[in-house]
Amino acid sequence: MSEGSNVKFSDAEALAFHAEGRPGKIEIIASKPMATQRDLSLAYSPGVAVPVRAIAEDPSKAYDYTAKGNLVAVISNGTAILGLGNLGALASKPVMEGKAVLFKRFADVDSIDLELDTEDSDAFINAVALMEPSFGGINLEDIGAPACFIIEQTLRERMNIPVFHDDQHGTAIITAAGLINACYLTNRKLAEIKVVVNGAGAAAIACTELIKAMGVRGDNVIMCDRSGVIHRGRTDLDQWKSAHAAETQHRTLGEALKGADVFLGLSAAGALKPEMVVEMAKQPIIFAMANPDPEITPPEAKAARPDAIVATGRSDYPNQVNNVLGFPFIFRGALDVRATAINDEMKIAAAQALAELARQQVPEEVTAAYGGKAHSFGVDYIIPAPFDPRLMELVPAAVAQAAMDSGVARFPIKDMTAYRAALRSRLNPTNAVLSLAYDAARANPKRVIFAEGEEDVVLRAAIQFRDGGYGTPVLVGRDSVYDRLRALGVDDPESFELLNSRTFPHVGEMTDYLYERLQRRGYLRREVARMVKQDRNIFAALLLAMGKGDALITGVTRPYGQNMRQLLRVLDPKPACTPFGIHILIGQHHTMFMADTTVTERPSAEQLADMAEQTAAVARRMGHEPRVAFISYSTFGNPEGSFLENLREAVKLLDKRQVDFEYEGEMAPDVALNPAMRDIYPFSRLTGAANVLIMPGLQSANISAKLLRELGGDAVIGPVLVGMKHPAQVSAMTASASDLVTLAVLAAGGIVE
Ligand SMILES: NC(=O)C1=CN([C@@H]2O[C@H](COP(=O)(O)OP(=O)(O)OC[C@H]3O[C@@H](n4cnc5c(N)ncnc54)[C@H](OP(=O)(O)O)[C@@H]3O)[C@@H](O)[C@H]2O)C=CC1
Ligand SMILES: CC(=O)C(=O)O
Ligand SMILES: [Mg+2]
Repeated sequence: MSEGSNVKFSDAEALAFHAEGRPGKIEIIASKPMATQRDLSLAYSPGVAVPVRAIAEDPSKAYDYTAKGNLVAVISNGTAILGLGNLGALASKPVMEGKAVLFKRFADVDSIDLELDTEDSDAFINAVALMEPSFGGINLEDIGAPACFIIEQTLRERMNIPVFHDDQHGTAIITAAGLINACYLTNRKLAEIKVVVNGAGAAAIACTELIKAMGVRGDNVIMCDRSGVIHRGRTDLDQWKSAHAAETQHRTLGEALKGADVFLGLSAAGALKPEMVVEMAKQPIIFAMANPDPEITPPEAKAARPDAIVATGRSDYPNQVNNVLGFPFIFRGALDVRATAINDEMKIAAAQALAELARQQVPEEVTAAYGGKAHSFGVDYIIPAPFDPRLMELVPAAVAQAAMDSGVARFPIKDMTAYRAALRSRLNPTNAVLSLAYDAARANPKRVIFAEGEEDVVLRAAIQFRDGGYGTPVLVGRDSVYDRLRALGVDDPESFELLNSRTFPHVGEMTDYLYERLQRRGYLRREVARMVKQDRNIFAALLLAMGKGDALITGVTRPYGQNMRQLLRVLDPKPACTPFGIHILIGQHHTMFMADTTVTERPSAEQLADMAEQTAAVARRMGHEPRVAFISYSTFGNPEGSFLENLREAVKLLDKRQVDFEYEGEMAPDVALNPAMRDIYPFSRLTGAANVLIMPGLQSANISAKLLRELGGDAVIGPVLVGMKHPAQVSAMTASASDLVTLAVLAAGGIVE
């Protein structure tokens, strides 16, 4: 990967990522139950006939009875795949699947990729136009110029749903937002800047048109293609290029850039040379947006001109000017008002919302993602990051409002405040927090001790952890670990830090330390010395206690309880704290935190109340306002039973402690989670479904967590261990390499502690 980039992976990893499990990146999931004969009769024949007739009578009912209203087709013929060129429809599929998952991930828009095997514009247009009934919108992608201009224009005229060529307008909107802010930071006026656009294709032409419409003067823009400057004397230009032909003596990109304020690259990797950057005006603005590799890398550009503001299309450098900031949110707004088109008013509203958002105070989670470096609007933060949680509220709302104001909304929003609240809760914040935790780890890499360095799954995790740039893995194991690493494809195994208790120089000190702790707990010095040398958990925990690492991960080779007992010989819980385990269950729209799933068989009232407080704190750190339910088979005394007293006592303790979150109990899980059941208990203090479930005992907690992991559709993180003085984590024995990496990232980042 490129110099200075903070995300590293090999080609083999990129292929393995796409091949792993179900090949590709998307699957379709039924949104209704399909369990019984009755379900099938309703979903299909005969029940389905009823909505069929209703839609035939009134086509707008398709939005009520089918997925149309939230479904966008991502359509390409592969003639301009990123900056890789014309590699055909089939080869474009990974990118189109990628766009489809970004729609879902960032804006909860359902999306399907369609690759059409034709370079005949008429055939393409007919195929797309015929699909109008299926979709709420059409996102055209990676179709080369000039065919893309004709295709989009014709489809916009023929279709009554939004048709949006992302490479043109998505890119133009983000570029405009970034340019507004870069000019603001360098005290420039759009009407005065001299701009050189490299590339004269879909993205470049649309960006140029938009910035000219926003006030950049036509005679201050020079566009270049592969043959150099597009000037009035050229006879090889089509109508789209000649509309931007300049009256100029310059013939090459290098000449055009002398004294220029702005470089907009929408061409190909490496097209901008450092010697050209040197010749640009003071504080040059360089947007090198070619993908996957930019026209110039930020380190190269900054080396040539330290005063430059540099942006790329990639997520692994600061200032990502990429249409991913646009299309998910623009379609969200357009779909929500059933817009017939995405017009200029909606595009400008999106660009302004993005530009303004970057200037607002940066929320803590975004600052963390920038490693605490870019606390505010500035040269390394001219545009919001795609995982900024505010995008989902602000951009769709601005787009929907513009659609209503410009008369293309078929289903105007009546209550904008309620709409914005609905947007905020539409995405599960855990996903954003997890991405942020990964980014924060990259920005502030820590040393994580992997106690079971002789296990392949652990070594795969350590490789991912290191290559992902999250930190330095410290492996505990014998020298044979190097052979295992080599067998796993690592060329330079010795570059991993491996600590072997047999040869570690500080074993004597470690033994003294541990003997001091254990001499009055029935251990002889020689037993302690043997433990230090032979037990990897003891040795690893001593490394953590003595500051040789920032966090510790163990768990795949021994049962949970055994790992805990060993760790507790060396490490202390936090003062007045009983450590406990949380399973975090993550669905598309919800996250649930369940505790104690791993340690205390019959927690006391005091322990239950402590757990509630600490689990609520973890929920908050993961972006959720906690609503705690103390779970039982009984709800508010019905039925009565012998084990309920400590749950009730825990509620009273929280009353006394005057905690700042909602809690209630005892209650059965259906009362905690199902709004209809909660209505039966109007005095309950929970204002919504509980998201923190404090279980009455280890039996029910551990069984529930494991059942949910094995049977449920949700992703599960954990168990995560809370309440230790040092960040030590014990994984499930069945943990995968990526489970271990997540635990390492959460532990090192202090999200669970
Ligand atoms: N960051 C982002 O969000 C986005 C980035 N892009 C990137 O922009 C680039 C172009 O995409 P798109 O417009 O869809 O593709 P097109 O195929 O429509 O256009 C490509 C253009 O780039 C020009 N070009 C290629 N190589 C060079 C070079 N070395 N010097 C000057 N011009 C060159 C071509 O010139 P000619 O006309 O002479 O063939 C053509 O005008 C790609 O790298 C793509 O990844 C695109 C969309 C979004
Ligand atoms: C980002 C994008 O759409 C492209 O590079 O084509
Ligand atoms: Mg594209």
